[in-house]
Amino acid sequence: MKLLLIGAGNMGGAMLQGLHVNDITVVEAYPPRVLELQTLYPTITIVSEIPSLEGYLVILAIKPQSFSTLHTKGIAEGVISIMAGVSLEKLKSGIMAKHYIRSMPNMAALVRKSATSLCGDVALKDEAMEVLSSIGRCFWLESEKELDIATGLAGSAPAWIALVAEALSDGAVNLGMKREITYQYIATLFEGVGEVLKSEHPALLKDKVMSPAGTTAAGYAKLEEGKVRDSFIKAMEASYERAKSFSK
Ligand SMILES: NC(=O)C1=CN([C@@H]2O[C@H](COP(=O)(O)OP(=O)(O)OC[C@H]3O[C@@H](n4cnc5c(N)ncnc54)[C@H](OP(=O)(O)O)[C@@H]3O)[C@@H](O)[C@H]2O)C=CC1
Ligand SMILES: O=C(O)[C@@H]1CCC=N1
Repeated sequence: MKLLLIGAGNMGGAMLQGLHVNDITVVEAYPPRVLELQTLYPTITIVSEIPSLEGYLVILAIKPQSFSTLHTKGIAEGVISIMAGVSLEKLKSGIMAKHYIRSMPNMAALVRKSATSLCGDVALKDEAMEVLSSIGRCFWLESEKELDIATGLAGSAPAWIALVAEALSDGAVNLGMKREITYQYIATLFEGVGEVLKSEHPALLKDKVMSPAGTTAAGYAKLEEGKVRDSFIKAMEASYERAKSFSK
């Protein structure tokens, strides 16, 4: 099926890394971004006005705040919305389609390693999973509640993990290491630990690293003192509440 990507900013643009192999038309409103995209993807049709939706599988990648001003014509074959928090009910009132899916990709789509959540009409499930597999791994969820939780867990978490990366770097720089080399370590570190976590329980990995009266335990106590675990739990909660507020 031919795809129509509406909105190719940070996230829609990142998704294009995988989606560009399809028959895809891109609608982008911000003129400087159109020029950038034309350079990056010279063979893709990029337009500034939304065409009739007839015959398209639409991927809606505009901000939730822009949704109320969206005007479309025709009935799409399907809509996959990546807008945080915008419920299926609200989606149905703003854009016409035969089937609807909500999805939550993440910025790792830039390297086709997104952890992408989906929920909605089962009739569109296989096609949506196939299309979004081009940007990484897909997780089908049974409810919008889970999708709103996954918005923090996978959609927002790249920013939180980037904060952890920057903080680790700051700590090493504070002790005298050169900034650039710390970022190279951290990228290798995250890749390696991510690979290990595919088969190892996080608590068991932690126990294997932490020696009695060792360096890890010394640092771990400081992280607990700083309420890092509590902060992440609260970050997830705040993200979930914000997502839900977009459909009120
Ligand atoms: N950023 C992320 O990591 C993630 C974002 N998301 C979701 O993705 C969506 C987009 O976020 P993000 O990419 O960060 O936002 P951006 O603002 O970077 O991108 C949205 C783009 O869509 C354009 N746009 C707005 N209205 C229209 C329209 N009617 N037709 C065509 N283009 C339009 C905007 O142009 P202009 O600026 O001129 O309005 C902008 O360039 C959000 O709903 C967000 O919740 C989901 C997962 C992760
Ligand atoms: O911050 C946001 O609202 C969007 C959704 C998930 C990541 N970015």
